[in-house]
Amino acid sequence: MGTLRFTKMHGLGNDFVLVNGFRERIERDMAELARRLCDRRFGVGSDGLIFLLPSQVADLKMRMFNPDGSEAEMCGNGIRCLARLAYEEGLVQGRVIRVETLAGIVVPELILEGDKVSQVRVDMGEPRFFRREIPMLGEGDTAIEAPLEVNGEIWEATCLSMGNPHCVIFVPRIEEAPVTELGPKLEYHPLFPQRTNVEFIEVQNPGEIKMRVWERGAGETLACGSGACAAVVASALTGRTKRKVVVHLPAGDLQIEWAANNHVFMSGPAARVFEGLYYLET
Ligand SMILES: N[C@H](CCC[C@H](N)C(=O)O)C(=O)O
Repeated sequence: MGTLRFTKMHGLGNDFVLVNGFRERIERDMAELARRLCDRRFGVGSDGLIFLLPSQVADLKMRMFNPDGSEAEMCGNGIRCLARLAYEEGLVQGRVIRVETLAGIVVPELILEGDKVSQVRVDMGEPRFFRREIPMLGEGDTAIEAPLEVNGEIWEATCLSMGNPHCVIFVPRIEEAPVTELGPKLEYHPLFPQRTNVEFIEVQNPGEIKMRVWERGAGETLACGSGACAAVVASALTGRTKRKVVVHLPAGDLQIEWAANNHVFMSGPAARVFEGLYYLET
């Protein structure tokens, strides 16, 4: 009976199954494994499946798959979990880790309290605004406070890439945000040839926002690290906040800074919950 050892982790309730590809032989199609392992009834259950793999250009490589099997270029909460696990499994020695991703090299730094990882601070790189980089179709080079027509209604959206695509919608009250009604319609909107993540943002003051998120390939999740980065960039770019913002999510906060060097830094926790053995024949 083929088995796969995994570690279950989460970043503010955005949870992941992580597989150490330095130790486990992965002979199955990764997208199919994601669909099965992420299933909350027939599998382990998570918002994503993450592989830690050898890299030719960095300390290690991250591959991240959504529960629907689609592969994402970036995963902010996931890379914090990956960094903690890589350190605790001895795959890396230093606290600053270079991770190869489909979005380029991303650099998490472990913040220790004694010998325990208390937080992870990630240089998430630079935001990209050109439609061709998001990718996004439509008029004009960028989509900043741009009108988006959905079933006859016009929504104002600020769209950008953090390596993965994001569509940010500002709402007056987060509790009333149409996450499950509008989220999937925007995720699959024809203007997004590779679909998109959708962030709903209530700006509380220039230093704090509240966020709910409909994720590409996953649906509504409790948190989205790359989405929080995109939300802060969109908020600052449109004059709603400063560039250093606390993002309030249902299970806690992320500290995001769009720094003067144009890199976006995200700080937050990475919780290690349990280890397990998945039976591949199930
Ligand atoms: N659903 C996302 C990947 C996971 C991103 C999110 N969990 C994060 O923490 O950044 C996408 O398809 O781009």
